[in-house]
Amino acid sequence: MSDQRDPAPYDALLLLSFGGPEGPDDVVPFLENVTRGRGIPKERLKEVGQHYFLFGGVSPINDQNRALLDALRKDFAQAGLDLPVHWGNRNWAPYLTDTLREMVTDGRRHIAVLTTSAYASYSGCRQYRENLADALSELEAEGLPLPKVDKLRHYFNHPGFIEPMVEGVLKSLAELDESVRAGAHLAFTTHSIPDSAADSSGPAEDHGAGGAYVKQHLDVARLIADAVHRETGVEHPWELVYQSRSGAPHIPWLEPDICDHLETLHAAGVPAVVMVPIGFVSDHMEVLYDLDTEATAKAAELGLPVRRSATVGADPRFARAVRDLVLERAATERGTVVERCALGSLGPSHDLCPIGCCPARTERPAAAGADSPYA
Ligand SMILES: CC1=C(CCC(=O)O)c2cc3nc(cc4[nH]c(cc5[nH]c(cc1n2)c(C)c5CCC(=O)O)c(CCC(=O)O)c4C)C(CCC(=O)O)=C3C
Ligand SMILES: [Fe+2]
Repeated sequence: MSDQRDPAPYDALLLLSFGGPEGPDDVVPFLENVTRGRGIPKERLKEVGQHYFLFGGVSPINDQNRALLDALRKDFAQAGLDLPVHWGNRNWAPYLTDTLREMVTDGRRHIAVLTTSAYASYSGCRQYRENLADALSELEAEGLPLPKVDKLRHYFNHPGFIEPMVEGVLKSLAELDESVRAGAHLAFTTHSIPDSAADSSGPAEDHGAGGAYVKQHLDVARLIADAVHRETGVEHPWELVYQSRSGAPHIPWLEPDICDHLETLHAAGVPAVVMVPIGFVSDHMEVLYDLDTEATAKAAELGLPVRRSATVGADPRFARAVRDLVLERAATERGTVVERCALGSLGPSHDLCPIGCCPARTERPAAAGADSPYA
């Protein structure tokens, strides 16, 4: 067993997230950052802008990342792990490049990176690696020393990610009226992505119908459904469904959509549904608008009782899981064999994305993978 407090060779952890607007004036520039070069229809942007304006132009995602930072710092301090934690985003301040510049100026040279996306996919994995490469190239152009950046493995099947969600589903079931509870379905939901992006998600051996993206979500759904069955003695039927689709209508994306799914279940006589947002780490806008506002209104219109269960957010079990992942990877980097915690049938995910993992439509440099142009 390795020293459970030794972060070497790492000298910092970087929390890398999406970012979101913090006021009405931020909304349009934020959406321009998100969609730069990706041909999202103007109609869709106007619609998405409205979602933010409904909440005063403020996405909850930044405060949730601040809460996660606090939880991580607290967990590390309690465990005697001396490792500074920094935060940078892809689409809004604090921007990744600014954070990385500050870290390098402070002398950080080997950085472990945690992204707020638990699964494989271009949007959830490679795009963050491209953002890291872009940031490194900016620092290089400024003549700054380049840190080594290592992205921590996917944590979708880590018990610290699964257990809080199981608890959340149990709580949501308990909130349903007793007369409909036993018959409730669990609708596991995640971000829809184009079929082509799903099929090519993960390492090459996973490519094909749905790819690693769908496989990983199915494993999480099964793990949660099984745990709920064990706790309640009731076998709740479940399905994996999708939300937050964008892009042109003629391009196939993962289906069914959560709102269509609620209609189907209602028509089939299902008495209640718990929506379980396994695709998301916190209650950001995709959860607050697409599930709590839109899908919940659809259910009300149908007269179908629904609850939306909790995301992990800043749960101390998740913070602990992050500590495990850092220490596990640190030990691996030092050449020590360590236990790699994972539930379900897929096992612990790779440390280093292999060449061709979650390919982009247009190839661009990506750091922290086998094809990284950086050391
Ligand atoms: C897989 C996935 C995750 C989960 C993994 C992860 O968490 O990374 C995710 C998260 C998020 N997506 C978010 C917001 C947006 N995503 C968009 C667009 C898109 N997402 C996509 C995929 C994903 N997205 C895709 C294939 C597109 C279209 C093409 C593109 O542009 O890449 C757009 C543009 C308009 C629209 O099309 O909806 C917006 C505004 C926010 C912030 C919420 C907040 O502010 O609280 C978060 C956490
Ligand atoms: Fe998104």
